[in-house]
Amino acid sequence: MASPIPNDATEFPETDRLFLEPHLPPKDGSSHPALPFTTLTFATSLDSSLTLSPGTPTAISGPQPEAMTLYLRSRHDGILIGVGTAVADDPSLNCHIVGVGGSGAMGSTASQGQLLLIPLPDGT
Ligand SMILES: NC(=O)C1=CN([C@@H]2O[C@H](COP(=O)(O)OP(=O)(O)OC[C@H]3O[C@@H](n4cnc5c(N)ncnc54)[C@H](OP(=O)(O)O)[C@@H]3O)[C@@H](O)[C@H]2O)C=CC1
Ligand SMILES: Nc1nc(O)c(N)c(N[C@@H]2O[C@H](COP(=O)(O)O)[C@@H](O)[C@H]2O)n1
Repeated sequence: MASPIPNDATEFPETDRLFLEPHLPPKDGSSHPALPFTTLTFATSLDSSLTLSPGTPTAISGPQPEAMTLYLRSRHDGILIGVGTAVADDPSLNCHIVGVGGSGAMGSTASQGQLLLIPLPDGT
C-alpha cells in the first residue's frame, strides 16, 4: 500500500517550531506593522562563505536548518532571492513540511500563492 506521506515530505518537529515562534509574524495576522515583517535566512561556512565559488550551489547546512528554511517559507507571504541565486540554483522555493503545506505535503497548502521577487539587472 502506498505511504500517505509523499517521498519529498520533510519533518520539522513541534519543539523546533516553538523555538522559532517568538521570531515569526503572528499566525492570526493580528499584527499590522507599517513595514513588512522580514526574515533573513542563509547558511554560511566558518570562513563566512555562502558557496564554494560564485554560481556553485553548495550544501552548507544539514537537514534540520534546511527543514527550518522550508518552514519559514510557510510563515511568510513572499520569498525574495537575488537574480544570481535564481540563475545558479534554480531553487524550487516550495515548502514540503509534513502538515504545513506545499509540494505534495499533507495539511493546508500554506506555501501556495507565495510571491517570488527577483531583482532584474536593470534595477526593476
Ligand atoms: N548559503 C546560502 O544560504 C545561500 C547561497 N546562495 C549562493 O549564492 C550564490 C549567488 O549569490 P550572488 O552571486 O551574490 O547573487 P545574488 O543571488 O545574491 O544576486 C545578487 C543581486 O544583488 C544585486 N546587487 C549586488 N550588489 C548590489 C549593490 N551594491 N546594490 C544593489 N544591488 C546589488 C545584484 O544586482 P546586479 O546584477 O545589478 O549587480 C543581484 O540582483 C549562488 O552560488 C547561490 O548558490 C544563495 C542563497 C543562499
Ligand atoms: N538552508 C540552506 N542551507 C544551505 O546549505 C543552502 N545552500 C541553502 N540555500 C538556499 O536554499 C535554496 C534552495 O532552495 P530549494 O530547496 O531548491 O527550494 C537556495 O537557492 C538558497 O536560497 N539553504
